[in-house]
Amino acid sequence: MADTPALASRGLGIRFGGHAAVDDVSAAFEAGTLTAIVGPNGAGKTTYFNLLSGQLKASAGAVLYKGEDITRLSAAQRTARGIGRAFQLTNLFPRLSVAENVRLAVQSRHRAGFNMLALWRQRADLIAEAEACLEEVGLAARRDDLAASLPHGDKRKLEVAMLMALAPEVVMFDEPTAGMGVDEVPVILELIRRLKARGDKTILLVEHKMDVIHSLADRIVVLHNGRLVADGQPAEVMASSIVQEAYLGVRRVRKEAAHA
Ligand SMILES: Nc1ncnc2c1ncn2[C@@H]1O[C@H](COP(=O)(O)OP(=O)(O)OP(=O)(O)O)[C@@H](O)[C@H]1O
Repeated sequence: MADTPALASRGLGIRFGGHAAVDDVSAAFEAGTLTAIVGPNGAGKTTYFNLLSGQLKASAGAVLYKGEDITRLSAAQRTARGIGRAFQLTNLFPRLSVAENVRLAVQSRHRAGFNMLALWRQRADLIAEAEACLEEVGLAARRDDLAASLPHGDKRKLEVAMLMALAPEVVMFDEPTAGMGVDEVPVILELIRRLKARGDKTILLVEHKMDVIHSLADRIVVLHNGRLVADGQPAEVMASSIVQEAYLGVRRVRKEAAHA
């Protein structure tokens, strides 16, 4: 019998008024793989992520985590189960230091309560865990800086450190390089690459940049008008006529070239 996927959607959908933003999407994400979710603007990628992570409630279908139906769980409950979502900068505490932010995330995972000072003096293991997360993202040297004072790229690294502190099994990145400077992009990609290399995370990535997708993805799922239109190995999916037409607009470009 095949392994139960880490995360799956079955006939998942949501309607906004009369518009089906995500429509009958079934897909399974195997543990230890990185899947890129692609599609044109408005295809439903972010909405699909919101349905998986619980930010939105589905109008139809189900979300399964390790085979268990979690459709009715809140976003917080899903996070506690092991579904982590990166880059919602609202998660940072701007007036706390970099280290304190990560310690809070470690603490929340251990459900250690809020008596922070008493706890932290006794819990060298938790401090070590937080330090390891900071080391992992290359922020150890900035541990005492206020989160608010970090440049944008470092804030994202801090978010990854906090996400790691929660030790999720599924990690979702929604356009991780959007709005980043050219020098920050490789840093974030390297973080994702290292996360993938650990082999124990199931990573979902919404991304527009083709080079990023090619270098990271084991698999590509294509959404178009809310529907899943292709799902498979990157080379096979990118070569399919539906993707060439719907996503890359190759046919149109070729036609334009012919008329030039
Ligand atoms: N809260 C909402 N209320 C009404 N319509 C919405 C809402 N959220 C998304 N939509 C619509 O659902 C569709 C899918 O949007 P979504 O943001 O998921 O697309 P996307 O593939 O992530 O696009 P992009 O690549 O531009 O981020 C769009 O037509 C959008 O206008």
